[in-house]
Amino acid sequence: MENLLILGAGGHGKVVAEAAMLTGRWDDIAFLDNDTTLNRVIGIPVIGSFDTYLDHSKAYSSAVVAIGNNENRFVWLTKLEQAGFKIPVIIHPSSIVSKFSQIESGTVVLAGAVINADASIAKGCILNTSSTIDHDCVIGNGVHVSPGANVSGTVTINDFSWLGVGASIVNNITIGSHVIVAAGAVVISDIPDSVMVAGVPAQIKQSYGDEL
Ligand SMILES: CC(=O)SCCNC(=O)CCNC(=O)[C@H](O)C(C)(C)COP(=O)(O)OP(=O)(O)OC[C@H]1O[C@@H](n2cnc3c(N)ncnc32)[C@H](O)[C@@H]1OP(=O)(O)O
Repeated sequence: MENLLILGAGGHGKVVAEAAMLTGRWDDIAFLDNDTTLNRVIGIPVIGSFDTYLDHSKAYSSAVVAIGNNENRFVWLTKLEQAGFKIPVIIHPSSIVSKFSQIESGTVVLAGAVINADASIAKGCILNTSSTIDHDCVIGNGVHVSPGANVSGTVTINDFSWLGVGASIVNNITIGSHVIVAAGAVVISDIPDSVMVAGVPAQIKQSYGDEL
């Protein structure tokens, strides 16, 4: 058995940690977090701040990042990878993942999520509680699909986009990079990069230009 370091002991971190425990794959799990007041979270020790990650590379061969912000999560995932940590995929045992799908390192698939055949999920994504990714979807790096969001077949979602809770995406469309799809939105047409869309049907509410 191997040991697992989880960067981030907040709400998302504890959900990721529980999923990891339930896999039975790791016998020692620890958190790093920048909140120095944290000692234990759901019984798991917090053994240092993020910057101490190199100090733990001998004791912990594997590491994942449990930070909600898509870009930060990816920055830390890259640092861990470059430091030689193994970056696993964590799949909650109560999710349903097609054996014909592909999932890259650092992605977490949480309880009740469904990933169907020929879906391809890149690095460092969050497929949150009861979200669905249907057949032939292509999901880029660092994407977060929030709880209960449904992505229909043959949808492309580019890097670092975030689907809010309960969002729905119809089939055969492309969502750009750094897009925010608001909670409950229904997306029925392609969405360009770096915008926030909301409503039914979803319309552009904000453009981020060079901010991102
Ligand atoms: C396990 C977990 O907890 S995972 C986390 C899950 N969390 C979520 O899914 C949260 C999703 N967040 C949202 O939907 C937010 O509303 C965001 C991020 C899209 C927008 O937040 P902000 O940038 O603060 O936007 P703001 O509140 O200023 O709204 C901007 C405009 O969009 C509209 N808007 C924002 N969200 C929505 C929405 N969900 N549906 C419809 N319209 C919306 C606002 O009414 C406003 O419209 P107006 O300009 O016509 O008045």
